[in-house]
Amino acid sequence: VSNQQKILSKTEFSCQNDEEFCYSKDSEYKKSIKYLFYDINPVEGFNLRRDVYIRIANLVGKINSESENFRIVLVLPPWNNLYHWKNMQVHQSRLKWSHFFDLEKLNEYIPVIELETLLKRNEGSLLIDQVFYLESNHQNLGKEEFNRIEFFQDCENTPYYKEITKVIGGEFWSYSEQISAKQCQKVSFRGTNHFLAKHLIKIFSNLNHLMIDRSEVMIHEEYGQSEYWKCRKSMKYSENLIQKAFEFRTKYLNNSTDQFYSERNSVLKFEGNYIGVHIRRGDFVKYRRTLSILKISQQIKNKLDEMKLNQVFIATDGNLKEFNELKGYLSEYQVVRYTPDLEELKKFKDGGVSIIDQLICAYSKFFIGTKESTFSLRIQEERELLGFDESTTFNCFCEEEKICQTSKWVLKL
Ligand SMILES: C[C@@H]1O[C@H](OP(=O)(O)OP(=O)(O)OC[C@H]2O[C@@H](n3cnc4c(=O)[nH]c(N)nc43)[C@H](O)[C@@H]2O)[C@@H](O)[C@H](O)[C@@H]1O
Repeated sequence: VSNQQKILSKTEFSCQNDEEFCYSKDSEYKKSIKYLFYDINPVEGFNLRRDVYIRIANLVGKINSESENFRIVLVLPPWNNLYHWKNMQVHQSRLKWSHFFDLEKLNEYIPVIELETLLKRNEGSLLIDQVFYLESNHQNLGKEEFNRIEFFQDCENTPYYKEITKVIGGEFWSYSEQISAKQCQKVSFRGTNHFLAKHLIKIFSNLNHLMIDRSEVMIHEEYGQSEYWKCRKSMKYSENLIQKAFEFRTKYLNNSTDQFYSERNSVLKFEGNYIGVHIRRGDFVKYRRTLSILKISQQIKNKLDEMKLNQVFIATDGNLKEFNELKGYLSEYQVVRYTPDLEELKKFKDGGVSIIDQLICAYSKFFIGTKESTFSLRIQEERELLGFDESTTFNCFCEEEKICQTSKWVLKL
């Protein structure tokens, strides 16, 4: 590491969205701006995508702390009709990140820009220099290569991005008329975000716009460690979602705290007098092992009795029949669910409604989630940021008749 690099890695830079360079506070140093684009396998859900954002953001952080003369701005891909967003009566394509998250807070962790903003600045068109399409299928590799823990290997030169993407549908976030790429390449990849960062630092020195597709193939270097949490903390929800969850808690659950990420240990002042539950149904029933509604209701009942509570908030993607079955088993208790009217649905969209569900669960006195669901994981993280005791957070429904503990991914900042 050169002296210059050491100085620069300790210097804070700030990037304005409409400038060509990022400047240090005293304007002594400047770095040119380059853009990293990314996309994910279209079938992945909202909460897995949020995890992939952290992997990418940590990669950008790593590059920015190590590169001497440029700084990466991450281009936020619009949210387009995700597989689980089933409400057909609302428009759910090309949604901006600011619809769900506080952009200023995201920018505090790494420099980000919405794709639409960048497109407007470039008079409606963009030419990406290079696309890397990560492949996790390593069949073509020899044994020796495969046995290496991490590798990054060009496996095929693919001149037209369309050729790859037509298989999975959708090109360049539905902007294929306005966005194109000079060169696309499939890359056989196995490794972490830091490992990819090492390669990208070199590659970026000759390019300005680079895209990583199928970026979920890249895993975390430090899952659950300090940089993970710093980034997770910067993913604060947008104000109108926080506000709606607050109104709901006040009106239906008698819980009216508006504190957000307060000091740890002050949490008892604002926890709600209810149990929060996430019951993942939908496609999960088909692809994972799930419990019957009867078993779930028994575990909720036992916990309510043990804690001498009578209110439970249910977040679920289950259908009305499943919800009514659950309610039937819990008829002596107050069972609450957030059901948006059409106006709210149009305003918040399916993604916003799911965040409201998550926020209401986050403030509960005790949370029970669904094993292996990233939706439940995001609620657990929120509770960690809010400062709840971990014993009230890392719980899930279990085969063994009673609630059991999940892995504890505790806050490390
Ligand atoms: C089976 C696998 O499951 C993985 O899901 P998993 O980690 O639970 O979590 P997600 O990746 O978020 O995908 C589940 C989606 O289902 C909806 N959903 C689930 N639970 C709720 C809820 O309580 N309230 C509301 N409003 N919506 C809910 C929501 O759109 C959410 O993004 C997927 O990422 C994979 O692609 C695959 O489908």
